[in-house]
Amino acid sequence: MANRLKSGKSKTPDTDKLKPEKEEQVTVKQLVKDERTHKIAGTMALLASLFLFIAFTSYLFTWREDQDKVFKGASILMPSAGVKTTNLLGNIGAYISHQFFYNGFGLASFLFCTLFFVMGANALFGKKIFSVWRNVRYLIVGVVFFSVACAFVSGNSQFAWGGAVGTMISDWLVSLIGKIGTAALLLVGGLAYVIWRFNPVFKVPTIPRKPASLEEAVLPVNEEEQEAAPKPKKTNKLKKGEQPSPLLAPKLEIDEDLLEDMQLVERAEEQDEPPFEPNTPAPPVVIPPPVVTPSLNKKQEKAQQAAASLELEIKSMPEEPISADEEVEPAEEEEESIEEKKPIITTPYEPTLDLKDYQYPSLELLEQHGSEKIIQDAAELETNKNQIITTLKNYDIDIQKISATVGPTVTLYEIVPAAGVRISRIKNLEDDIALSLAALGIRIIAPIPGKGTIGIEVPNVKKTVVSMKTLLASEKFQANNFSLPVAIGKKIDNENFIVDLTTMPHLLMAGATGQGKSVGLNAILVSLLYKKHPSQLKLVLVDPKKVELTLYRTIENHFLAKLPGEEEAIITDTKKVIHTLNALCIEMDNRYDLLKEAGTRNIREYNEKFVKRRLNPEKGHQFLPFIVLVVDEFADLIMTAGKEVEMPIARLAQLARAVGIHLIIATQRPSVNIITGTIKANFPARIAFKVSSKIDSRTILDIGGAEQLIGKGDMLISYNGELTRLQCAFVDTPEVESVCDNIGAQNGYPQAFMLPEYVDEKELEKDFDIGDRDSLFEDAARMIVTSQIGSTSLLQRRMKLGYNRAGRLMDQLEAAGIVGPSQGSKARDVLIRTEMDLEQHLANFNT
Ligand SMILES: Nc1ncnc2c1ncn2[C@@H]1O[C@H](COP(=O)(O)OP(=O)(O)OP(=O)(O)O)[C@@H](O)[C@H]1O
Repeated sequence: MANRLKSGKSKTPDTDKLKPEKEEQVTVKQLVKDERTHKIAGTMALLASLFLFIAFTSYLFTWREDQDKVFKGASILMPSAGVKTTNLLGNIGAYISHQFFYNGFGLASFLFCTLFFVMGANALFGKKIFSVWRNVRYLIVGVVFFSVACAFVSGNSQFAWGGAVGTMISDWLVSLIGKIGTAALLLVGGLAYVIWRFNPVFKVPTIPRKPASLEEAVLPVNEEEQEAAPKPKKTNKLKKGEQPSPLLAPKLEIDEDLLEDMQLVERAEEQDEPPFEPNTPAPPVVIPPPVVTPSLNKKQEKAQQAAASLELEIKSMPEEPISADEEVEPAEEEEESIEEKKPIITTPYEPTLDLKDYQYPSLELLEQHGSEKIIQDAAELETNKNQIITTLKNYDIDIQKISATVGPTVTLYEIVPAAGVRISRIKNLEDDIALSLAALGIRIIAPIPGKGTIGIEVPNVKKTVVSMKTLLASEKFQANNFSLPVAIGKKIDNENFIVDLTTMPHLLMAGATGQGKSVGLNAILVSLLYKKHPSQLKLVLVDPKKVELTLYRTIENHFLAKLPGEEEAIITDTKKVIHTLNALCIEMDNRYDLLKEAGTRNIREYNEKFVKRRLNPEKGHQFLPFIVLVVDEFADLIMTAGKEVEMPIARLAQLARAVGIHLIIATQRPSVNIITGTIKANFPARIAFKVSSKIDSRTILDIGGAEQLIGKGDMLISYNGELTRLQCAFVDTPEVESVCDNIGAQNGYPQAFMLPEYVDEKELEKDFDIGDRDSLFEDAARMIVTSQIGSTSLLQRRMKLGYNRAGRLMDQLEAAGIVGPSQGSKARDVLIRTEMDLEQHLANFNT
């Protein structure tokens, strides 16, 4: 909440006059807003709830004895009355219970205890644990319903089961619709209340049907079974010549009941039972995906698994379509015939079923760093204000009005200059004013865009740490439907700054060492981990410093992406960074191909179409997770690799947004040779922590100001063309560790998300000699022989290769006599018929 102080409107403000007015305003607000007031009120409400509960319960046993006495009315509460009741809470307890039960609602009065409890708990803990309004709704309906029902059922009992209100309504209903009518109405009302309040699930027992795919059938269905199931190995290579089995499930210990179910289903199928849904994109997790070659990509794995679920009458069918220029007739015909057999499924695809037991990290893992309450010192405000007024007066600048907004680290004093004072004059005097105010970290904004006022930001003596926990618990974070929500910090007016990374769409962060960059990166990553499921997000982490991002290694099998064959998912070596960036470019190109084939313009439309099952996974379509590339020390990379790093980053920044790839680049050295024009042009969203010079600030933000920041997460963000000062959310290393450990301890994918393979073209040129062939030569040969299709684009897609490398591989295969010469747009002839022949052929080469 902004706390504004407004002064009088006199042209030459008299500072003495301002004092009393301000202090009073702050005190009243403080009292209402003070968390201690809330806590005291909360405790009282909880006590009231307990008081009512005890009094009511006691009343159930003592009403007979006390009734005569309480009929005398409130006078029994007077000490002079000399009345002594037997209620556990004395005369007050007896009197209040009598009013609630006898004159009110009977047994339903107990529901009032819940209202006080809910209000008390919310106020005491300072957050919305329960919804008060929802409780009030339930209470009103519940009290009316139960009092009437109790009165109706109890008939003429002496005890006021339904109270005066319940009896009155019940009698009226009986006279209106008779006893049977009232009973029926109450029954329907009771059922409706239970449904409204608890929404129970009504299930009709179903006859077991074959699950959507065989994988679902063999996957452990509950947590215990999952624990019982052996963890899949990380990689799963096949021996030479061995047939790739689409189902590695036999490795799991299958629950016997489940097995029986499966057999039943299979038998049912033999008897022409209704077919199951074959084109369900099979969830690819928990069991390792079938691996044909080490570089086989995820797209193919999914397609294969889907095909496997058909029990492969279609064994020889290629999982991916051949590109238009190299169409192969038989494959298409076969595909059509399969399609005819498929029933259409309408249930939407749910990507999170990949890891259906995945639990999002809880807020308990994060810490509250001190009190979130903004500390405002009225005396400090007054002193600063007077100093601003006096300083401006020294430069002959009169002011009309001054108001203050107290933020977590700085206070913004907004000034309306007197009529006739030109803002440009104040702007020119910016440095002098800052010097006169002689405080570290003063920033002058002349004018504040869109307001016509002048802003002077002065650091607070006592600063408030903004805890990540508060931001993540906020309604704005919890309830938004952003694709990639990131909680960055709090604005000066204490509003939470939470944005969608996809709208940025890339982010450049700079700041001198020790000013909060790493904490900022962690804040962004932690917000993503709190909101995204592992199936929806993959992170590519580049950390040349080798220390900052290593915390995230525990979530490798959930959220990280890496190059095939790499040990470490967090990339620290410059050479590997170049490979990874180029692999991301290939991934981007592949995704564009998929988008094109699907007739969609961006990842959102594509995924929507996929979820609605309008894209066939057997044609290589798959649910596309967002990919976020984080580079922690960009300067190091540019210094060592220059253009080799800059070019793929610029290309990704220009094009990757539509396919769901977003970049976050951080640097300590925001100099022009690091943040070049090309990089800057493609990163409209930029964050500056404190930097050492105005020039650095201009390099990163195109404007000075970042050199005036006060460090410790004080930052400026340029987003959507606006410059905003924020206090970055603080998340400590142990917190990040416990979030990662919590995720890492859960069931994940068998391995990290595989990026496409990238081989340096320059290295390849050396390898062209047949005696020194490509490392994927044998895999490519096997793939071509198995599919009997000599197509370069097939190689490209199935092995996730760039066009040049696939072309060279094809030339090598031709030189090795495995495929025939190029035939223009048609696929090449495959000269070797069976895998056995191929193994022999390869063995001859190797000797
Ligand atoms: N948002 C914040 N709120 C409070 N304190 C912070 C915040 N951000 C950083 N700090 C303080 O500043 C210290 C340095 O922060 P951090 O490690 O993020 O700096 P850095 O810029 O990444 O430094 P380096 O570049 O040397 O790694 C932290 O240990 C913490 O004490």
